[in-house]
Amino acid sequence: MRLNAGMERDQAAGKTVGRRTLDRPGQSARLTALPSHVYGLRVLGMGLGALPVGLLLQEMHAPWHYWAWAALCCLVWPHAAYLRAHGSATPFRVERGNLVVDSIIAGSMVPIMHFCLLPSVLLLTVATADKISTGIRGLWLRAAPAMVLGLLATGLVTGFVWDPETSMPVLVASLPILVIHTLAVSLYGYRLVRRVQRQNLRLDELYRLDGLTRLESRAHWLSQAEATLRRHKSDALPATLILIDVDHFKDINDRYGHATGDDVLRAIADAIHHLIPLHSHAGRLGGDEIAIILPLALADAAAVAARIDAAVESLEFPRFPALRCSISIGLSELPPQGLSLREWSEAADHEMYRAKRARHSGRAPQAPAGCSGLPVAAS
Ligand SMILES: Nc1nc2c(ncn2[C@@H]2O[C@H](COP(=O)(O)OP(=O)(O)OP(=O)(O)O)[C@@H](O)[C@H]2O)c(=O)[nH]1
Repeated sequence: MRLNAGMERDQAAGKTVGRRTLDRPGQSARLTALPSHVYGLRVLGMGLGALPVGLLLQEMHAPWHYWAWAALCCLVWPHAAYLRAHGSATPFRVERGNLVVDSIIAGSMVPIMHFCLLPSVLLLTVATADKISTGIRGLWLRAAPAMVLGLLATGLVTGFVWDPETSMPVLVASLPILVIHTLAVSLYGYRLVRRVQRQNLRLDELYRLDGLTRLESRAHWLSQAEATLRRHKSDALPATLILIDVDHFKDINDRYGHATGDDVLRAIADAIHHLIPLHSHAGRLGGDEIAIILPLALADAAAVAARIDAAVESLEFPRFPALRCSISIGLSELPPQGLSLREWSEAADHEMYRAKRARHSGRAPQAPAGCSGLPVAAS
């Protein structure tokens, strides 16, 4: 019974495959893209940070080596950091190191500015926000000691001069980094969130739909079938399971090629899409086997199945005018007392194989075979 075989194993395997397909491309993209993403923000943040720092150094009549350190950090380092990471065989790891250096630099600026309150707080905040915006887990926490280290080391060299008062010109010069950098980081975060949302939609589609036929995927169909069984317990509304298997599908593949076999599956799925009522669930269980749950009693479901049967028999394939296909169909109506999914599918499966045997022996059934009530043992 193919429907039940390895249901749990499939779910477990799905998780494993999911983890693999999610992590590898995501990781490699992150590895190579991080330096480019950070470069723009670093040039912007440090470039704008140079405004209040430069103004303050001028107000302080700072010695040349203060200026040299500030120029090196604000104007040279962003480009050096990018080249360092970009030219590396491990750009992600090197860029992570660069981000920690950013924190050391931000910390070192504080004693150089004599602890001038507004630009000091601003630089430390911006440096921390940059770490958070990369999305690298725990980076901002790991960078915090580096920031303190930069502050202490420069403080020891410069003598921890304490002058926290902020002049109006320095306050005004601090505004661009406050406004522009904050907006740039937010925009970066926004784009990231939008991309994740798009990827989530794609992942959801990959989970829900079968790539070839656009019917429901096996995993999604199984969860819908379980939900139908749970609902049936409370509302007792009719539900009938249809199992479909393409006849001699292997021969079609062998004679007309695998691509034509795919065309046949797609054409059958299209016919099913057009003929099933709203709130039905049609899924491809694998290979040439399709399962449909109809919100109908057996007689109405049999009428739908007969229409699907007729539509499939009338399918034409322009490249191969002689190609005709047929399907074997088994139906099982859910009895009022309910069934497990295994029992329900075994009942439909039994009917489907009965129909297939009839077709193979040349005794095509008059109508799609179906049963109502308790399951029968698969023969
Ligand atoms: N073209 C194509 N073939 C597939 C796909 N998945 C499975 N198959 C083939 O489908 C065939 C299924 O054959 P079976 O259902 O075992 O046998 P059959 O020839 O249909 O015979 P009956 O079911 O007894 O009528 C196999 O040859 C598989 O290789 C697919 O996605 N595309």
